[in-house]
Amino acid sequence: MESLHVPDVNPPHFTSTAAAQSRRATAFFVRSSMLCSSWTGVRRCTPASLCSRSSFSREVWSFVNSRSVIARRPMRGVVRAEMFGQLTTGLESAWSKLKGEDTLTKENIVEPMRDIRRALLEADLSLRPSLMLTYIQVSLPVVRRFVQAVSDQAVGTGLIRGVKPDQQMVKIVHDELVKLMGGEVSELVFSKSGPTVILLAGLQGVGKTTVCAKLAYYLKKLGKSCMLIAGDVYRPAAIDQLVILGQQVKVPVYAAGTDVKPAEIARKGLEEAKKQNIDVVIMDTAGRLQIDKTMMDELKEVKRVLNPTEVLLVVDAMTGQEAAALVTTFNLEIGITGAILTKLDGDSRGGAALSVKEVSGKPIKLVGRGERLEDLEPFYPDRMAGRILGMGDVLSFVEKASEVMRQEDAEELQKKIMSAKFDFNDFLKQTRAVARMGSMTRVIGMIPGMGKVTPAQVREAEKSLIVMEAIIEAMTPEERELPELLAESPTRRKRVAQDSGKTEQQVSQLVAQLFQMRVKMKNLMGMMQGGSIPALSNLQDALKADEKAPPGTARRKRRSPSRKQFVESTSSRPSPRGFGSK
Ligand SMILES: Nc1nc2c(ncn2[C@@H]2O[C@H](COP(=O)(O)OP(=O)(O)OP(=O)(O)O)[C@@H](O)[C@H]2O)c(=O)[nH]1
Repeated sequence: MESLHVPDVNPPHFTSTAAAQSRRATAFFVRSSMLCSSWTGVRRCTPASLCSRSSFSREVWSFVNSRSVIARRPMRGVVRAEMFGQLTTGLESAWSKLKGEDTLTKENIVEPMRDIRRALLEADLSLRPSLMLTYIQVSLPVVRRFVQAVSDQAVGTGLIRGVKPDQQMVKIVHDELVKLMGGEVSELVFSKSGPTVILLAGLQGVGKTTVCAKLAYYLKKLGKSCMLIAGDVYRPAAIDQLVILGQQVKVPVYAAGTDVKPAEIARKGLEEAKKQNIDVVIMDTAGRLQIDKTMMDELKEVKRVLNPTEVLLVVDAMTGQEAAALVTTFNLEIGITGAILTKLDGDSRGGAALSVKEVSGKPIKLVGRGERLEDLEPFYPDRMAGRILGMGDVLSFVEKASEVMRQEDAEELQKKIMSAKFDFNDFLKQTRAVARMGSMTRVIGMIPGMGKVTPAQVREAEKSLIVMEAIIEAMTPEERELPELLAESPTRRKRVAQDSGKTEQQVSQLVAQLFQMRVKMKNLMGMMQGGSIPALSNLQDALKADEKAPPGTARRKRRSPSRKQFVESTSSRPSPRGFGSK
């Protein structure tokens, strides 16, 4: 029964320099932001914030971030497509209660603090109201400590000049959220000699087997060779699942069937990995419906045999703050080094991400945000805090964009954007690249200000994308390259409409949209590259002024003087008003 499943070929490892990443991402970022805003019809893409974060370097980001945390307040009354939707909305109600106040006092923070407490508790409890014990033992103490820390700082800190009390509160909550979630990124530890061994544990169905493959995929990108060991002997399908996943990731899988004890499988698998000079060995183990003694004993035995570098508990984010209790129990029983939180793309309310470190003392090292192999990433407390507060996650966006876009494509796109020659082929390419980054909800959630769209708007956007693709596919290669042909010829538009099964108006709209995008993207790109920061109001005016009716359906708008002036002098814009302005 013992077998080693070796895949045919190894895919090349992905390497990219920071500079290349930045170039690719700049083009991609402008493009995706434009796409998202036009698809959803939501003008919350706050271009000033896009521009002010456009250099994509860590230094600039951290500088801007510290300011933007204060300067940008999430907007109210909008349902979020993001996982933290309810939590974010709850927190916003706290800021809104501080509007009009001149300073933060013990008295005026009482109400907002109550809102914050409620938002944090509801972040997970309304998901499983039956978990009263978890509520009393885990959630309440964590939330109490958090609220106390925020209150102490709110009344203890002097107001920063030019910063309103509600903005200052956002900043305090942001920093406390980062602290609560562990502060720094907790990197995976690699063994200095011999293979690094990662033992995965967890309850049934949390995503262990999937994580094995995702982790191998992730580590291969870091240049490590990997081997998987199939140790889930209670679910034969789990072995087959791992073998198939191993083939997909192109890593060998060691399996010995279901009749051998997991500890024995572990020992032999490790021997095999040593023989093959493998860098990282990842062991899958069986899950149970709940923690029981047999399971723990078996895990302890496997751990003893493997002497792993990392023991990671895979936890489902949907379990809310129960996750923190689980991590604590596993840590006490077998000793773990950290957790992997899966299904963060689901309908969880973020309770697990918030409390694991605080309750168990063990960090979340990685998070799973989808079912695809590439949907595993390091856990960044600061980025997560940004998402919770509705501020997007530019860095994750940049990284994802760099993965799906080739450098040459980015450079070509950049040139086309700058010369306003962006055509339907580029449109299609970009749309597909955005789709490869993950679900629309996820992509939108990463863009500052774009997290605030309703699920209905996301669905609408997805639908209109399908329509757009159908229309573009019905165009001739010439028409794709020269959209002017369509703009000038109603006969061509009619033919495209017929061939794509869409209406002429839809075709006209798409053509008009492409021309609008050319102007907008050129403006945004110019500013992002020039490094100048436009005044938000001017930029929004400019974007609005660009709107024109589809060809042949309405009169053209005249450019307003302010719009004209803006286009001509994009590189000499003043900085935004408010915090940080001179
Ligand atoms: N949406 C989403 N689904 C996930 C994620 N991770 C895993 N899944 C799904 O969760 C289901 C269970 O995953 P498995 O990897 O089989 O879970 P397991 O822990 O190995 O299950 P057992 O072997 O029964 O203990 C599968 O359908 C996965 O595709 C994630 O991050 N997001």
